[in-house]
Amino acid sequence: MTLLELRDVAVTYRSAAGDVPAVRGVSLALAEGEALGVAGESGSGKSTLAMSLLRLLPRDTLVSGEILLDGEDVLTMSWGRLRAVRWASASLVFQGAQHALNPVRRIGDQIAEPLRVHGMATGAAARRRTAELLEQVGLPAWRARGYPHELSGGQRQRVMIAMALACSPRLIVADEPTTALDVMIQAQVLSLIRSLIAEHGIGLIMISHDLSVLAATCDRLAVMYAGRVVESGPSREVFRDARHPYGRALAGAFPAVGDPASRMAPKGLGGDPPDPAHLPTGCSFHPRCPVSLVSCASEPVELWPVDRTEAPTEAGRAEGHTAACVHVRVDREAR
Ligand SMILES: Nc1ncnc2c1ncn2[C@@H]1O[C@H](COP(=O)(O)OP(=O)(O)OP(=O)(O)O)[C@@H](O)[C@H]1O
Repeated sequence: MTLLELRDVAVTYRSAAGDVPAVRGVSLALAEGEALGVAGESGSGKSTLAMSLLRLLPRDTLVSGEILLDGEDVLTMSWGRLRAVRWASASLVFQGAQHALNPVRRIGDQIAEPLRVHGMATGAAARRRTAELLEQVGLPAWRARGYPHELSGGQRQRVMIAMALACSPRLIVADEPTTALDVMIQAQVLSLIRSLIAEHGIGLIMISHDLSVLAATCDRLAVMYAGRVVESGPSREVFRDARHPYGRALAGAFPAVGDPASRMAPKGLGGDPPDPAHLPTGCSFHPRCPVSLVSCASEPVELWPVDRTEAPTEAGRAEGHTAACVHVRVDREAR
C-alpha cells in the first residue's frame, strides 16, 4: 500500500536577492516498509525536499503540489493536525542530529519526551518503552540514566534513532544520518536503520550525497539535480546501469563496496551545479553534460521509462527505472 505520495511538488524560497526555486516538479511514491534513497550533489534540493515532507520550511516559503501521507495532504493540514503527525506518523533524523541532544538532560528523559508530548506513555510505562527502544538500537537500558556527553557520536546517533522510533511512526525521513560518523560506525548505523525499518514495516526516505550508501541501504533510488528528480528506479538498476549522464557520474564517483568492477565507472564531474536562481534553459544539466545535444538547451525535460515497452504516463511515479534524458527518449523512438 502507498504510504507517501508526492505529486508535482515545488518549493521556492523567498530571499532578499530574489526567489530560489529549490525543488521543481517532484513526483515520487513510497510504499509501506519501503526504503527510498534520494541522492544528489550539495544544493540539489535534497534537504529542502526532506523538510517539505514535514512542513519544516521557513514560513514564507512557497510550496505547491501535494504531499499525501496515508492519503492526507501534509501541505493543507491544520497546524494542530501537523503537530500530531510529526513524530507520531513521521519523524526526522538529520545530519549531526546527535548535537541536538540536550547536554543537561538524562538520555531516557529525552527519548521519553515525544511519548509524553503525544500522550502515549508517562511514568513507569514511558521508562519501560525507553528501555525497549534503547535495546532496539543496540544500547543497554541503563544508558537511560546517563547524559549525552557519556556517549560516542555513533551512540548519540543511535539515541536519535530511538527517539525517531519512540512513537512507532510509519515514516522516517533520514537526512544524511551517518555523514558525521566514521566509516565503521556508519556501516553499523546503516545496518541498524535497515533492520529496524524491515522489522517494523516503516517507510524510509534517506537523503545522501553518496549513492553507494543509498544503494546498499534502500530499495529504490531517486537522483536529484537542480531541484528535479532526473533518474529513479530500483537501487541496483540505478546504481549499476544509470541512464542519465548525471546519475552515471554520481554512481561512478563512489565505488560500490566489495565490487572492484564499479571502479571502471565514469569519475566525478567537472564544473559546479547551477545556481537555482539562474538555471540554464532546457535540461539544467546540459552545460556539464558530456553527451549533450544542441536540442538539450531548449527541449523540455521529462522522465522517460528506460524500459521501451513501458508507457511514459506517470513516469515520475512509475515503479520502474526512469531517466530525464533526451538519449532515453531517442532510444525509445528508435525501436
Ligand atoms: N532558507 C533558504 N533561503 C534561500 N535559499 C535556500 C534556503 N535554504 C536552502 N536554499 C537554497 O536552496 C537550494 C537547495 O538547498 P538544499 O539544502 O535543499 O540542498 P541539498 O541538496 O540538501 O544540499 P546539501 O547536501 O548541501 O545539504 C540551494 O541552492 C540552497 O542555497
